[in-house]
Amino acid sequence: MFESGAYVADALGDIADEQVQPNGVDLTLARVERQREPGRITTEGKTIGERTRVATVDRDGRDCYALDPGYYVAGYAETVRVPEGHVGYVYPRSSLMRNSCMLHTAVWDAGYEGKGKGLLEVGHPIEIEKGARFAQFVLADANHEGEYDGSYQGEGVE
Ligand SMILES: O=c1ccn([C@H]2C[C@H](O)[C@@H](COP(=O)(O)OP(=O)(O)OP(=O)(O)O)O2)c(=O)[nH]1
Repeated sequence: MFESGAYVADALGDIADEQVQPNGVDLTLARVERQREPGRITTEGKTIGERTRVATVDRDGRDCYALDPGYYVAGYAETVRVPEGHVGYVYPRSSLMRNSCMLHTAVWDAGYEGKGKGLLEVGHPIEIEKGARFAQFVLADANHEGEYDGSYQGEGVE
C-alpha cells in the first residue's frame, strides 16, 4: 500500500503545503549537472564520473536552467528520509513528461537519508526554474532486512 501525501510530508519534514499531493510530495530542483568523464561499475565497487554544474540563466527575473536535449544529473532540494517499513520511489511530474522530458530513478531504500539525484532526460529544449517542482516522491509499505548504510547515506546533508 502507498502512503498518503500527508504521511510522506511528515516523514520528510519541512515541506511546503503546495508540495503536498494526494499520494506523495513534490520535489524541487536544486541543481543540474552534466557528466564529463566515464564512470565505472565493477564486481567490487563503483566510481562516479566527474560532473560539471550547469549554470542558470535569468528569464524575466527567474533563475532558470535552459536545457538542450541530452542527459543531466538533477539534484533534489529536499532531504528525503525513508522510514522503517517503507520503500520510496520518485516519478517525474507529469508536466515534465508532457514537455517531452523524463526523470529516470532507482529504488530509495528504507533508512536512507539525503539529498538524492535523478537522471533528467531532455527530449525537447525546456526551461526549469531553480526551486520549481519537477518530481514526486512516494512511499510504499515494504518488508526489508536491515536498512540502507551505503556510500550515499547522508549525501548533501549538512
Ligand atoms: O533515483 C534514486 C534512487 C535512489 N537514490 C538514493 C536512495 C537510495 O537508498 C540510495 C542508494 O541507491 P542504490 O542502493 O540503488 O545505490 P547503489 O549504486 O547500489 O550504491 P550503494 O552500493 O552505496 O548502495 O540512493 C537516489 O538518490 N536516486
